[in-house]
Amino acid sequence: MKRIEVVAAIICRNNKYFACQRGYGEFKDFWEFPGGKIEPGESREEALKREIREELDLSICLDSFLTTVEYDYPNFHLTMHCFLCSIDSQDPIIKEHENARWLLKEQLHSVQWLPADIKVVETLRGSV
Ligand SMILES: Nc1nc2c([nH]c(=O)n2[C@@H]2O[C@H](COP(=O)(O)OP(=O)(O)OP(=O)(O)O)[C@@H](O)[C@H]2O)c(=O)[nH]1
Repeated sequence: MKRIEVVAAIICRNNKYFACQRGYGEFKDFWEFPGGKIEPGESREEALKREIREELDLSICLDSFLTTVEYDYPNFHLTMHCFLCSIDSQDPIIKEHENARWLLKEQLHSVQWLPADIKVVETLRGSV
């Protein structure tokens, strides 16, 4: 099966986490953490900083590693490395998603996450 390796940023500010809604594709309207595929030659940190710059016009600080999720989608196997990240006073500018929200930990269940993210949300709720 095809494998893809992705990095995702769990951006936290004022006890809220930044969730983004996909605007296209098979999982249009589902929610995810911003991020994307690691390109050849990139470190995880470089890939995540690049993706967040592209998607949200934002510079992030990777504070700590949260978890790596392995998930079998019908067409590929996903390995997703998730990092807790912070930002300064800049606000994200949504460039590629159709919507985004800051969610308190207890609000994380109020949106429909991509299937692979359900475990990440559980880890986040239990860990922070
Ligand atoms: N960024 C991100 N991707 C996730 C999450 N959960 C999850 O299953 N994925 C999957 O991991 C892949 C991420 O790659 P991407 O963001 O570059 O995806 P994409 O479909 O826009 O790729 P494309 O631009 O090459 O078409 C997608 O298949 C996406 O469905 C998540 O929380 N964040």
